[in-house]
Amino acid sequence: MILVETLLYLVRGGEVLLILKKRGLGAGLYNGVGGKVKPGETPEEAAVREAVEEIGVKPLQLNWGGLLEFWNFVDGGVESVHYVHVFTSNSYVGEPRESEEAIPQWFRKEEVPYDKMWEDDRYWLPVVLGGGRIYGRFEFQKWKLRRWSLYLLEEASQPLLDLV
Ligand SMILES: COc1nc(N)nc2c1ncn2[C@H]1C[C@H](O)[C@@H](COP(=O)(O)OP(=O)(O)OP(=O)(O)O)O1
Repeated sequence: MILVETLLYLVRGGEVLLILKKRGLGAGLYNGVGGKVKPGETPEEAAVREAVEEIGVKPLQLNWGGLLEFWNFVDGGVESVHYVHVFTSNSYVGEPRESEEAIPQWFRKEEVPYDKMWEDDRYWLPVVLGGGRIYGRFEFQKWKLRRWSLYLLEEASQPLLDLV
């Protein structure tokens, strides 16, 4: 199973909004707002839709924070691969409210509860909340983290493609 998904972190000054997931993958853990990208959607459109569905907030502007791969292995085979686009937003309309899927909660950035989140988050989320862009690959065995690699993406100082 290969999935393309999103994660969105609303930022308000020195605080970040997490959700306590009530159902589905990662239920009982704090995470960003997000879910699967539907056919025909861009990752940005999916991130906005998930925010409206899960917490009743519409982001007005998204900052792309990077791409993560989560590989879950079971009995020597690949059970699922998740390609996840990460976004932050500090511009949105609406007040976060609870839904059937999520309980939203603001945390100071230095008090993010990493012990109640997916194991990978402690490695990459501080970088994204600090304004960095990342690419990471995390490999799990029955959703226990086994191996990972993480790269900081640099801004291109030269055009990658010269159209002249
Ligand atoms: C394994 O590591 C992960 N870490 C983090 N931080 N987040 C993860 C990890 N693996 C998946 N995720 C995120 C990516 C998505 O935001 C959600 C999973 O989405 P979900 O399955 O809940 O998707 P929905 O479309 O909302 O679900 P429904 O099909 O129930 O509508 O977890």
